Amino acid sequence: MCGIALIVSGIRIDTSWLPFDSTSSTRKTEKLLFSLDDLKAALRRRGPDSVCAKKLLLQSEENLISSFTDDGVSSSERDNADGIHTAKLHFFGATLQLRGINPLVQPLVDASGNFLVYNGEIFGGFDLESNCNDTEFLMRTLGECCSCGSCSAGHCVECGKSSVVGVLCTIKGPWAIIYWQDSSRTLWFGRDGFGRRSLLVHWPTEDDSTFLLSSVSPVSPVQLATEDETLNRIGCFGYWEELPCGIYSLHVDVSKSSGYLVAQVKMHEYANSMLTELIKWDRISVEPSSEDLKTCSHKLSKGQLSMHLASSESVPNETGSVQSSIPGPAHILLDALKESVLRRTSLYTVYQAVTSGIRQEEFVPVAILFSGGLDSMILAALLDKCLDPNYEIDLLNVSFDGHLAPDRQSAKAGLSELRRVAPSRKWRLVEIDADLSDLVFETSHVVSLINPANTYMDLNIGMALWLASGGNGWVSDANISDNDHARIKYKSNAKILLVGSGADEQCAGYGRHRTSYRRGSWLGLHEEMRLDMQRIWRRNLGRDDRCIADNGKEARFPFLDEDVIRLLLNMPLWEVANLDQPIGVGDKKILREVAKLLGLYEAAVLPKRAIQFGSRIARESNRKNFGSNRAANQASAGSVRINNRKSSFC
Ligand SMILES: NC(=O)C[C@H](N)C(=O)O
Repeated sequence: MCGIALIVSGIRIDTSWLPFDSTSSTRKTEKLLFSLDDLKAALRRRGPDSVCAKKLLLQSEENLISSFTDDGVSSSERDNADGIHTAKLHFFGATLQLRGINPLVQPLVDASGNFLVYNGEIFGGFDLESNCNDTEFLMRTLGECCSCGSCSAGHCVECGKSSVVGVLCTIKGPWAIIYWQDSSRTLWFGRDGFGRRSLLVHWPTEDDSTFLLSSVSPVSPVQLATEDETLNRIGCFGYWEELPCGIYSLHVDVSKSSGYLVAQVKMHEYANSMLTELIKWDRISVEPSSEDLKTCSHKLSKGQLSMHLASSESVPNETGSVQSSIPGPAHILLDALKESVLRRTSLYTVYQAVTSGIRQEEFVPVAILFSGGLDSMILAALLDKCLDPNYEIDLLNVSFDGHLAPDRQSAKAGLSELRRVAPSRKWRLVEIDADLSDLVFETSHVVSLINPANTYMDLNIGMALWLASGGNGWVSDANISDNDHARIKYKSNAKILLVGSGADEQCAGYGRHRTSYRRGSWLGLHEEMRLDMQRIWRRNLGRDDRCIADNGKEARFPFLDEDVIRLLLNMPLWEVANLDQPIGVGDKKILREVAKLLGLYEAAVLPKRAIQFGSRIARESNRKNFGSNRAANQASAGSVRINNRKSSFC
């Protein structure tokens, strides 16, 4: 994952056009809460391959704006002298390079003076060669876009060129971007429609005109030093917000009356009807008839069938003519998930494989955040089908209660099942054992990573993800035996991590889905699931991205692939889940069928367990911060804000 940021000063920015409240916490100061070195350090952890910053200066002179890159000699900055006003756009880019064959340093600046910092992956929408770096591709493609500033569709009606909005909406895959289009004097920024990459914003206010964007909230090392200072820092919550998913522009102009540089932030509609449909997340078939429930899994709509037939392999029969067997919904989903895993792991050359000098037999390109539960087992079995058979696969499992944690036990059982279904693959279960009381500094660090999320539940999940993705643990010593006592230290170097996010939201895996079904039947369930999908960026993905990326790793979410989302949404809800059936059967019903198709019969019946409970971090944190599990439950510990209590981790 990369780290990107931008600091804008010297422009009077009007945010009143935004369709949501953009009043960041007001502080009567123009001073940043952190140094630029703090910012760079936080970004570097996300993008360790290269870190660079570039400054763009804009100057107003009689209704004209001139721009130039600051080369460190800023003699030409003459703010307010002779009615000249100067604005600064300070771009930061730290790159975790996973694609291409030549090294890449962000920010990219092209010959036309356009600037780009980008944290994302193009998995579809454009045809990219397997050796092509997607950041470079995007820079070229954006450089060819129309700059008239008034085209709101995918293409400009005047010149026929693609618009910036059009290009961004075409990307299939996760992205967060900051792009300066010099010819139109417009800053573009945004995140993909599901928020699969973090981007935080500090909107300018009347008292604090600075406008900031950053993948992560920086922390100055001194702030970590003492209890009071840590609490102070927690008091800074509210400075950053998750940028609501979307595409924004900020066109810079010179005010006729004052001569100041001014700009309005606008949010743009996605110029892609498929994407708009997905984001609306409307399902056609929500309520089954009793007949539907009887024939469930046998009927497919024409649309689903044609979508599948287009992508599935046709099998010649004995007479040589080509036939397609009619697949059930689970088969279709299985194919789509496999495609999704393939795009995320095997279609594009992994950059480090070419350059980093790691011996090929030691190179592990992909790991899985692994609890041994239904979602991670499906990902593991599919990865086995997509990845070169020579590569080992690391299964990263975190426990705060040694071998007793439920997730550790299911991980071991899962490993045995995977060895059964894929015996020739080398699977490596990485046991990451943690003790919360030893992790004082680390906890403090994760508090800053989850910002602006700020509850104990966020912290527990963030901690578990941060440690798991760090990959620092123990593996069984194959030379001795496969038992608990013969373990050796091991650190996973895989840069790509498959994560099961999005499976519970789309397939009714959460306990609250049962509550909404009880209360509101199928429609109630549908509404709850839609709510989950529409707020996943705010509640989960930004936080998870920041905690995982801090280890210099990139999370990839096969269940949140556009084609997978579309397929699941096109299915009747009763094919996806049936909450009249018991736990472990009707929740995520379709994924359980997928698991069976993959031969994963034990995983197919496992109940859902959230990472904070499965790893037992919630229990440890409850004891530590609330005295006991019981006291924590009484206080609804998960939703308590960290800054509402004097934290004992400080
Ligand atoms: N800019 C980035 O997010 C990294 C780029 N997608 C790469 O793999 O190299």
